[in-house]
Amino acid sequence: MAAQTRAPGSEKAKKLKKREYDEDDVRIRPGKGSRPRTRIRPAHEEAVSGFVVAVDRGRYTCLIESEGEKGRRRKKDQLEGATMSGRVVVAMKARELGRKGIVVGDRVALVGDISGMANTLARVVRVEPRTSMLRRSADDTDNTDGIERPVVANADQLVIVTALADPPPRPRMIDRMLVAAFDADIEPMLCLTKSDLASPDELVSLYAPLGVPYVVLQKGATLDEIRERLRGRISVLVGHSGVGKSTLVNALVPDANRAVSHVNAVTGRGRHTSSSAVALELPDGGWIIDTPGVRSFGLAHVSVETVLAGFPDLLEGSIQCPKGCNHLSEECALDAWVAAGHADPARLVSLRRLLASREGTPDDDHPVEPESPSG
Ligand SMILES: Nc1nc2c(ncn2[C@@H]2O[C@H](COP(=O)(O)OP(=O)(O)OP(=O)(O)O)[C@@H](O)[C@H]2O)c(=O)[nH]1
Ligand SMILES: [Zn+2]
Repeated sequence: MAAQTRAPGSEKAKKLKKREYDEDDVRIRPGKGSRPRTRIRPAHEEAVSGFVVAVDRGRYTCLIESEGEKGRRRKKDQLEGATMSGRVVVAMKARELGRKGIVVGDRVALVGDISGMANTLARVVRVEPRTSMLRRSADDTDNTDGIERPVVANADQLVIVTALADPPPRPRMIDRMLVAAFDADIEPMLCLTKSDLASPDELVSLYAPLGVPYVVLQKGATLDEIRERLRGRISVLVGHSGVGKSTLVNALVPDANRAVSHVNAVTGRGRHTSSSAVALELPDGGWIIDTPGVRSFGLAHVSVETVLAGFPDLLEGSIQCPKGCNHLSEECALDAWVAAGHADPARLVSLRRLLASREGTPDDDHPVEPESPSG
């Protein structure tokens, strides 16, 4: 997959809008004209469109959406359309797609046996252009294999789930996730859980000024606000073990466990699926994509510029930096900027740790991947 955007000083990559240098993107048919008349694949006009809800070892679990419902689900459709009410079809990748990756959140064209009956297998013949791609590197300094690993396609929101206590919040991890969101062209949102155990004030005062939206939650309290923010959108949930992500997912999607085991039953692959991303349809419309096996994002594939863009409060200060500044050396202008009171010193520390980590210095907020799924 796209390995060319290795971080340091990739001038070319940074000039382009992220989604344009995604070589996984097929840009043959922009828009959603209903009659693709491309010379390239006239054979697949009869294909139906599906939404990839789970991926497991070469099997793609897709939901075939009802006619006329291409984009987001409208509220009205929902009422009768409960979770996973569409037809669930398991598919394999058509040979013509070659090594092209298909990930959860992809919209695909399906042919072949789309009955969804047991032991049938459809074929994915096309992956529609993506609106976003959340990626990670296995490590910050990983340069051994494909480097970038696409995680989820087409998400429009990254929900960073952080407990206010037990486990204690880790701002540097939040910063890392914010960079990943920025890199992916996805709006970040903070979801602060366990507010019965500690006050959100400190974290809120750190991140609200950056324009990062947030919700504060505690078990058993109302979910109205977060429901509103998730409605009609595709949101990826990330968070460390124990922050209350499962508690939240189960509260938002009362059917979550059933939906996941349904996916597992269809793929016939047992609980393995629970270690990769699964898209769950929200009762009010929209999707949440739970990522149990993904707890951190290595950022080797992200340029220095993109990392800095994830720190909007420091960005302005970097204008004074010498050209090509790595923001780690003495001539970096950010020290003076922070010393002059323009930004919180902790933010510069966080930025530097992240940048240093990409240069090979271990970052204790960046656990080695993959973590084994637990509890
Ligand atoms: N005090 C308090 N505890 C909570 C709250 N939400 C969840 N918990 C508890 O925190 C623990 C972890 O919650 P989970 O929902 O399993 O957390 P998780 O993030 O899914 O963790 P993994 O399952 O390990 O991935 C459980 O014991 C929950 O009961 C909350 O709002 N307040
Ligand atoms: Zn600098």
